[in-house]
Amino acid sequence: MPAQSPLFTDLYQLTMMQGYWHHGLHAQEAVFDLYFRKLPFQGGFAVWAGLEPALEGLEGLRFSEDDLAYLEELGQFRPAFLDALRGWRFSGRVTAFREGSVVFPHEPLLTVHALLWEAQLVETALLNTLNFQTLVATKAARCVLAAESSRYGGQVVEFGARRAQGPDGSLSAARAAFVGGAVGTSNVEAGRLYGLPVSGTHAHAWVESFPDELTAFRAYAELYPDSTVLLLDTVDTLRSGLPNALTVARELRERGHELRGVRLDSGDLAYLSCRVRGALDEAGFPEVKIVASNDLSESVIASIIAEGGRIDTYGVGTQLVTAGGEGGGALGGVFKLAALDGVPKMKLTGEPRKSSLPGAKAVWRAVEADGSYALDALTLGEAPRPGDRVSDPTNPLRFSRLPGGLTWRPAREVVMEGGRRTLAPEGLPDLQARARADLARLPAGTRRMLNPHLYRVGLADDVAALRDRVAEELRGHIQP
Ligand SMILES: Nc1ncnc2c1ncn2[C@@H]1O[C@H](COP(=O)(O)OP(=O)(O)OP(=O)(O)O)[C@@H](O)[C@H]1O
Ligand SMILES: O=P(O)(O)OC[C@H]1O[C@H](OP(=O)(O)OP(=O)(O)O)[C@H](O)[C@@H]1O
Ligand SMILES: O=C(O)c1cccnc1
Repeated sequence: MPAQSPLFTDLYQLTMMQGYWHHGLHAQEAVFDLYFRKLPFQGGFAVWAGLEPALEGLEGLRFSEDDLAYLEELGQFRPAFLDALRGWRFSGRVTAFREGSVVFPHEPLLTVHALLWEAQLVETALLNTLNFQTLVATKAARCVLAAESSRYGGQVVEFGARRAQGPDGSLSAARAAFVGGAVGTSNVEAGRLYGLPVSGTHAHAWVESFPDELTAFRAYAELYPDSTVLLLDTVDTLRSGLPNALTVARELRERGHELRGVRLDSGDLAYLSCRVRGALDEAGFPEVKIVASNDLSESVIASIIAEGGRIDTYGVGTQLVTAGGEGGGALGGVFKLAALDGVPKMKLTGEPRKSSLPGAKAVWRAVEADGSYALDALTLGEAPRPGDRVSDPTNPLRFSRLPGGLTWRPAREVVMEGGRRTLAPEGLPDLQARARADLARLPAGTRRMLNPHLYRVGLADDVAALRDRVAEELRGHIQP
C-alpha cells in the first residue's frame, strides 16, 4: 500500500528539510537517482516493481494539521517552518523505468528532479516501496521461471500472508509477486485492494474437524463442487488421502462435476506427485491438478522438476514474501544526489564501490535485431554510437567498444511532471505481461539461477569523465 503520510520518512529528512529552508537552500533544483548496487539472490536480473504505488504516494503527499501538530510536539521544528509545510506538495518530475521492466545494478531506475527539500523528504518512502516490491517481484519471477521450466508447465500462487513482515508487508508482497509472475494470492484483502485473482484449498484442521478424512473431503466437495482442491497428507498421502480423493472425484463426476485438484504438503514432493499423477491418470482423472506447498523456493521447485515431479501449481509462502534465500532478505537500493542547481554532485567515500555517479544521466538499452536485450549504457544525454567506449561502473579498467547493429532505446520515460502523474496508471496484468516479455528478451544465461551471466551496464565516456572530474575536485578538498 502506498505510504501517503509525509511522516512516513526518517526524522533526519525532516530536520534537513528544515535546515535547507532555514538556510534558504530548499528551492535549489535537485537531481536524485534511485538505484541498487547488487542483484538479489545472486541472480542475473531484477524485476522493477512498486512504481505505481510510489507515484500514487508522491502525488497525494500533504501535511495535515495532525501531522503538523505532531511535528510541533517533537520540539525540533520552528513554527515558521511548520507554517511553510502547510500547502506543501511534491512538485517534481520523475523519470523511471516502466514497472515490470528487467533492471540491473548501477543504472538509475528512477530519477527525481525536484526542489531540494521535496526530494529529500521522499527518499525514505520511495526506497521503502521500490526496494521491497522489486525484491519480491524478482523472487516471484525466479520461482515462476523455475516452475515453467517443467515440460508439463507450472504456475505459482502466493501463499505467504501468515509469514509475511506484517500486514502491509503481506499486501505489497502479494502485489509484487503478481507483477513478477505469480498467478494470484491466497490473501483476500490483497485480492480486493489490487484486483488480484484469489485462490485456495483447505487446511489440515478441516479434515481433523470431521470423524474421518473421507467424510471431510465429501463435505468440502458438497459445498464447492466445482472448485475443490483436497489436501492429501493429514493422515497418509498415498494410503489415505489419495484413495479418499479418488472416491470423491468419482462421486463428483456422477453428479456432473469434476474435482479441481489435490494438494501435497509434506514428504518428497517429486516422488509423491509422480505417484499421485499416475493414480489420477489411471483412474480417468487427467485433468485433476496437483498443487504443492511446504517451504518451497525457486531451488526446491527446480529440484522437484529435475527429479521428474508432476506438480501443476506451487503455493509459495514464506520464501516468496520474505524474499528468503542467499542474497535475499532486502534489496539495498539507494537514493543519491547527482546534481544541485546544475552543478554535478557525488559521494566519494572511503569505499569506492559506494561512490555515486554525478550528473543528470540518461539510461539506454541496446536491442539486438531479434529483439533481445544486449546491454544498457548510461550517458549524459546522447544515445550511444557504435565504437563508443563504455566502462564497468565499478571498475574503470574494464571497458569495451560498442558494436554496431544495435538499436538504442531510452530505457526510461517521464512518468510524473509538476508532481502529477503523466503516465496513466497501468493494470497489474499489463505489468506482469511486461515482466514476462522483458525476461524473455534477456540472454538465457542471464535468467539462469546458478552463476548467471552478468548483463552489462556500461558508463559512456562522458559519464566516466564527469565522475573523474568531480572526484578529483573533491579530493582537492582533502587536508594534506
Ligand atoms: N523432491 C524434492 N526435492 C527437493 N526438495 C524437496 C522435495 N520434496 C520436498 N522438498 C522440500 O524439502 C523440505 C523438507 O521437506 P519435508 O517434507 O521433510 O518437510 P518438513 O517440514 O519436515 O515436513 P512437515 O511440513 O510435514 O513438517 C521442504 O522445504 C520441501 O519443500
Ligand atoms: O510453507 P510456506 O511456503 O510458507 O507456504 C505456506 C504453508 O502454510 C501452510 O502451512 P501451515 O501454516 O499449516 O504450517 P505447516 O504446514 O508448517 O504445519 C501451508 O500448508 C503451507 O505449507
Ligand atoms: O489455500 C491454501 O492451501 C493455503 C493458503 C495459505 C497458506 N497455505 C495454504
